Amino acid sequence: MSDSMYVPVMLKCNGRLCLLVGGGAVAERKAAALLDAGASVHIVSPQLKSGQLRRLADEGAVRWTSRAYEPGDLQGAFLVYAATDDDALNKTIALEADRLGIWVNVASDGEAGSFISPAVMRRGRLTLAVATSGAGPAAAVRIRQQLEEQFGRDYEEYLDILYSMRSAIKAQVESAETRKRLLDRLYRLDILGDIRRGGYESWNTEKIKLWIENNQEE
Ligand SMILES: C[C@@]1(CC(=O)O)C2=NC(=C\c3[nH]c(c(CCC(=O)O)c3CC(=O)O)Cc3[nH]c(c(CC(=O)O)c3CCC(=O)O)/C=C3\N/C(=C\2)[C@@H](CCC(=O)O)[C@]3(C)CC(=O)O)/[C@H]1CCC(=O)O
Ligand SMILES: NC(=O)c1ccc[n+]([C@@H]2O[C@H](COP(=O)([O-])OP(=O)(O)OC[C@H]3O[C@@H](n4cnc5c(N)ncnc54)[C@H](O)[C@@H]3O)[C@@H](O)[C@H]2O)c1
Repeated sequence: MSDSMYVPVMLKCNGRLCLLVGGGAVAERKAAALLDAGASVHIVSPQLKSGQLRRLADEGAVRWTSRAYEPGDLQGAFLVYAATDDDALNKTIALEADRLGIWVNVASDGEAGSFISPAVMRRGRLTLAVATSGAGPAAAVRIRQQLEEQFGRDYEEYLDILYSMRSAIKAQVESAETRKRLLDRLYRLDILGDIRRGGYESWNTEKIKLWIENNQEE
């Protein structure tokens, strides 16, 4: 067991209340990630130093409480980010969150929180997340940039196709054994290669249904 060993998870934050304490550059980055995921974002900070956060607050995309943090502000939150420039306050928020069983991220001292944010790259349904467990976020950024070159836009279409096919298999086939056989065959199709060669013709519901019917036998 190690202090630097984190368990990676993918959290569904859609519609959930996430609290950001602080309104600077770090809060701006975390807010963008939360809003992309459909979270309901509440910011407590006397000032919004980030212009982007001021715009979001003006538009009503985030709720802003314009004052210093007070104990109890994190009641009801699913996640909390302690992102002020007051290191001692960030740690106090982390202790309070721990007491309430709320996951907390500490921007000024990652190890004081219960989760850290990785550098993220997305291609539609594909998410690649890189974390260095606090060794060097800038290194995580560089690795993310390398992955961006390696994993192109074609993965977006590829995963949408896989999603439709796998959903249809789950809905149409009752036997777990047959489902497994179909999924094995599905993953062996060179859909990604076809997309890259420009030779992929999208499958409609009828074609997917037929493929499922014709590929059930051993
Ligand atoms: C990946 C990313 C995600 C995100 O924030 O969304 C992220 N930091 C990013 C950028 C970045 N942060 C810093 C620099 C300056 C260079 C440098 O210091 O190295 C750069 C580079 C830049 O700006 O390009 C400074 C910094 N960061 C932390 C501390 C305090 C400490 O060391 O504990 C200090 C020193 C502050 C000071 O000195 O005052 C702490 C954390 N930063 C983390 C994540 C977590 C660890 C993740 C991991 O280990 O991989 C952790 C522990 C907590 C957390 O924030 O979750 C995002 C890139 C997003 C992207 O572009 O993809
Ligand atoms: N995790 C990271 O990726 C990362 C990157 C750079 C810096 N940092 C650390 O994170 C901290 C924040 O960085 P930043 O660039 O966003 O700072 P910043 O100075 O731009 O913003 C700090 C914000 O905290 C607010 N604040 C201050 N006291 C508060 C209080 N009592 N209650 C609520 N809000 C309060 C300020 O009004 C301001 O909006 C830095 O001190 C640094 O240690 C972390």
